[in-house]
Amino acid sequence: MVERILPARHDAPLHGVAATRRLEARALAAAPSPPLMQAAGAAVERLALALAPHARHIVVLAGPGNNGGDGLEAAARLRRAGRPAVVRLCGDPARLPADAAASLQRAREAGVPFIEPSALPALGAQDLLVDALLGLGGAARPAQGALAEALTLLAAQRAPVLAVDLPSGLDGDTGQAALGALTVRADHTLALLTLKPGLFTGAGRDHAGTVWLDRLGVDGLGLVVAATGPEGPAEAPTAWLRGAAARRSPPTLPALDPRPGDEAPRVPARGAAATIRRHALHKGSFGDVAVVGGARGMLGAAVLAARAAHAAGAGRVWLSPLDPSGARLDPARPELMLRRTTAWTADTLRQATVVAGCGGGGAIAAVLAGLLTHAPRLVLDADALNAVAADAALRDALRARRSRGQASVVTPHPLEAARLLGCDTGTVQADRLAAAARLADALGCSVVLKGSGSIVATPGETPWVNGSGTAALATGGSGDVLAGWIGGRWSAGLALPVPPDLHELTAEAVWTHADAAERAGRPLLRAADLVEVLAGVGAGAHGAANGPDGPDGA
Ligand SMILES: NC(=O)C1=CN([C@@H]2O[C@H](COP(=O)(O)OP(=O)(O)OC[C@H]3O[C@@H](n4cnc5c(N)ncnc54)[C@H](OP(=O)(O)O)[C@@H]3O)[C@@H](O)[C@H]2O)[C@@H](O)CC1
Ligand SMILES: Nc1ncnc2c1ncn2[C@@H]1O[C@H](COP(=O)(O)OP(=O)(O)O)[C@@H](O)[C@H]1O
Ligand SMILES: [K+]
Repeated sequence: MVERILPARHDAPLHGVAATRRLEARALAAAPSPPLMQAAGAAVERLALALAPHARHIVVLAGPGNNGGDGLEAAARLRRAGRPAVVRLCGDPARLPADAAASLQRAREAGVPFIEPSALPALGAQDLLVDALLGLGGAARPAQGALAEALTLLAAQRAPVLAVDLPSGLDGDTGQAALGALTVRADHTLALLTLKPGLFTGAGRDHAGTVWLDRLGVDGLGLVVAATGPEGPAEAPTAWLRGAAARRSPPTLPALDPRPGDEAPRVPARGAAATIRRHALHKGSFGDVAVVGGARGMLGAAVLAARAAHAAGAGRVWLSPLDPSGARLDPARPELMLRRTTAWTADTLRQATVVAGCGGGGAIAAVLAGLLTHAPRLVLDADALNAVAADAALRDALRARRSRGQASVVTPHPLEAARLLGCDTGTVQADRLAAAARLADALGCSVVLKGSGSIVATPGETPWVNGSGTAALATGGSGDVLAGWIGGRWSAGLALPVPPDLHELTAEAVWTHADAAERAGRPLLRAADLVEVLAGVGAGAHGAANGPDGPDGA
């Protein structure tokens, strides 16, 4: 079955290239029928017909490997169904892998025309280009010859593009556009067998368009998501795609034939679905958040964080500006309590969830050591992260918190992550999952690596790739809102009968923050407006941004 994945309505396991290759080998060994490539061709045919039912031309660009084989198989099937499919083959027919060679034979038998680029028909909006040039085997070396010609031609066309498995040139593990400007920008991508992390982070979303998935009938083997099926334990996901919180149970197929001693399915636990604001609770039940930031000229960042923490359902929010001449009141939100850190009581630090660094400037460094030592729950953002990056003693203090049972979340954007890792932004963006995991391990805390497809990594946990959000968030202050929102969700979550663990609550907060922006439906959402949209989510059930459930079928 072909199902639509984005917008992400539910969590889904993501498998990188190596995990997918292992899965493929196991599926082939289990000999599902029909063979995988025929199932892949059928899936491409089905989606192509759904997307372009009135196409006058369906042009399949087929590459030199098995991705090309999928395209050839689809062309054969489309032609047999009387559809106007033609193929441009960019590879030596004599050197195709065995399955692709068999699909080439079937395409020839079906009467598929093989065309030269000069014979390419003029394509319109109702037509379809199928990108079956490179998939999992695409390598980051300059494309040449017929392949380069096809990629250039594809980039110049106006017709919608359906990419098979991956947009050609997109790295399935990292979401890097490995072929630069020639990396295909698809309108739709049909992932086969597995969803690859690279479709959802870095440049992935811009290149993949709408993502669809067909598992090619291997679901029943229990290789993808069940803990144990007839073919043994499932292939552990490389990461999870974070989807809507509406679906409470993870996408687990029941183990078909559980054996004695089998472990329970290894899937991320979701927070309890309990309504957070039960009748007999009071403001003290929802915890306190203290926001420390807002150095001279940057008070707004701290105000945004404090407002977001309050919108998230924290019982009381203190705003502690670092600018001594700073405001004493947020007139739009008088419920925020402005109190310098020097006026904190011992209880403030013992009980509050502290959000530090938003607009903190250089002044945050002076208070950071105390916060790192005493705050039981700490969210570090922006200048707090820069201070930690610049000072080995602060880094050690952050790392030491975990062994004392003090939990921390850091929320770097790629440049802040690069400073913390001692590398450049390009290195972080080249492999966002790896960079976030490295940082989580180095600092012993949960990491939110922000940007398109934010990564949430925690030591010992399978990372999340956030499935919500758009560039409507690419505006000053939305990161401050996120830091406050995480702090507020953390604090309010303490009122739940079973508070979610740090990895889960961080992923939930990241998802709801970006989903709110997406649902606002504006091309750009200013940060203070984002807080107001979030306020409609924060006070209800934890993770209550419930979209409609269930996948769309095609
Ligand atoms: N695995 C699965 O689960 C399933 C896989 N299936 C399908 O198979 C696909 C994987 O097939 P694949 O392994 O044959 O790799 P593919 O992407 O066709 O590319 C390899 C060819 O491209 C060439 N090449 C690479 N980069 C290049 C460059 N920059 N410039 C020029 N040439 C370049 C490379 O040359 P080489 O590096 O070997 O010299 C080789 O000839 C997968 O994505 C899915 O569509 C489904 O059918 C069933 C389930
Ligand atoms: N193109 C995008 N797609 C999805 N989310 C984005 C995009 N651009 C920014 N964001 C989100 O917006 C927030 C921006 O944070 P940050 O860069 O720290 O901004 P600021 O420092 O101005 O508050 C992060 O949550 C980030 O993930
Ligand atoms: K492709």
